[in-house]
Amino acid sequence: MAYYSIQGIQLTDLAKQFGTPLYVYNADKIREKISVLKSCFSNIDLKIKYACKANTNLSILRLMRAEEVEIDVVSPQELELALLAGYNGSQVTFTPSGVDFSEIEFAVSKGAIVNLDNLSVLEKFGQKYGTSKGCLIRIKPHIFGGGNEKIMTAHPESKFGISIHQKAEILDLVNKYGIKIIGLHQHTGSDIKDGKTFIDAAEAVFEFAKDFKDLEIIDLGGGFKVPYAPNDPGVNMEEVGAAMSNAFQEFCQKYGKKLTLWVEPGKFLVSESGTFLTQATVVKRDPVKTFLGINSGLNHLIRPMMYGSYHYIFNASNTDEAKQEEYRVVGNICETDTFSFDFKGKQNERLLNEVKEGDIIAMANAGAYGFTMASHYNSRFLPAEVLVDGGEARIIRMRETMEDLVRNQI
Ligand SMILES: Cc1ncc(COP(=O)(O)O)c(C=O)c1O
Ligand SMILES: N[C@@H](CCCC[NH3+])C(=O)O
Repeated sequence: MAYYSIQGIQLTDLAKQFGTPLYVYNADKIREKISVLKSCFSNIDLKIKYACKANTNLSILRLMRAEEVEIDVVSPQELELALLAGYNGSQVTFTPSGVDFSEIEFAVSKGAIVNLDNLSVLEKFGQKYGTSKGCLIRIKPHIFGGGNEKIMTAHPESKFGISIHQKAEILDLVNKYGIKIIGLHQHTGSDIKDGKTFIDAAEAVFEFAKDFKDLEIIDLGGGFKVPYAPNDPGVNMEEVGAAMSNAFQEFCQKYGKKLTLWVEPGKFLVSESGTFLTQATVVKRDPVKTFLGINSGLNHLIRPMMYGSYHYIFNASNTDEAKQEEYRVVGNICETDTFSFDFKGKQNERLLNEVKEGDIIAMANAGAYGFTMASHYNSRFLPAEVLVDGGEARIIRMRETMEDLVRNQI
């Protein structure tokens, strides 16, 4: 699974030219994933709404737009970024979680379609807009799905969405204010490969939809799993897409109208496009184990420490597989800061081609929830970002300086 170049450009050359830590994205990979996704759904009206929390770099958003992928945002700032990238308001869905009503008003003022996730905000929407604006509502279907507990969003105890058991309350508000519910939405969780979970969630929404007469859209969220390791199966997109398309067609027939199906993938579109490049700072041969220290940490890629997630790690400076060693790959942050986890979420050692201090250590599958979840912890700069497109690498986010760290401090 190790790869040493992207579109013919050596990873080590990218590290030399742009420095490390560095996020590198392969534009072709994103286009390929978009086209796979489109081809897996058939005979239905499909709209892809990229869940941009996965990666909000403007160049990535512009690429999505050029490929006719619309966008799902979760904050006023993501909405502004979408507009900056050239989207018009009507191509943007605002799917926030428990926000102040002023954020909903802001999104409406920009022409975005809002997706409401609680009864309180639904009532305020009704009071303010009455019959004049349509909206989606996010329901919680009480389904378990997701790669780990922290990224499951549709189970009974999840904070997301309005419980399917509160249909009567929703309908009371809809009737009281004449609210036009144009779509129903659910998102089960992230990292789901099991087709049954997608279908169970879809059926729950279809059943719920019977009592809503103005629907134009069913939004079944994202969550399609990507393979994080050599023998890790991703979602079988072809099978899942076909099953979702069939179920949706049947639903439309029963509902008596052709609706549009929305999906909101984040990871599926951008995860595999990304490689995170770091540099080996120290090889520490401790009596118990060998630590490989790199010039990054949980401040730059938090998924391993936050979820115990597996990222494939390899030595981009050494292609010789004849001599490998086990390393616990650790970051430089003043916390337990480990990059190497096994599939059970336990810290482990990884077999890498022998590492010398100064080598470029790469992590795969870093295009989603990498940079966007990064922080300034320990007052270290954020990584720079590079996009490789048409065989050329170009910087799409500059490396920070001390000025960035002190800009707003008094
Ligand atoms: C509402 C919503 N839609 C879409 C996504 C994208 O999920 P993923 O990146 O797993 O496709 C998320 C993130 O979990 C989400 O909360
Ligand atoms: N941030 C999560 C996925 C999305 C969660 C947001 N609801 C991850 O890196 O796996």
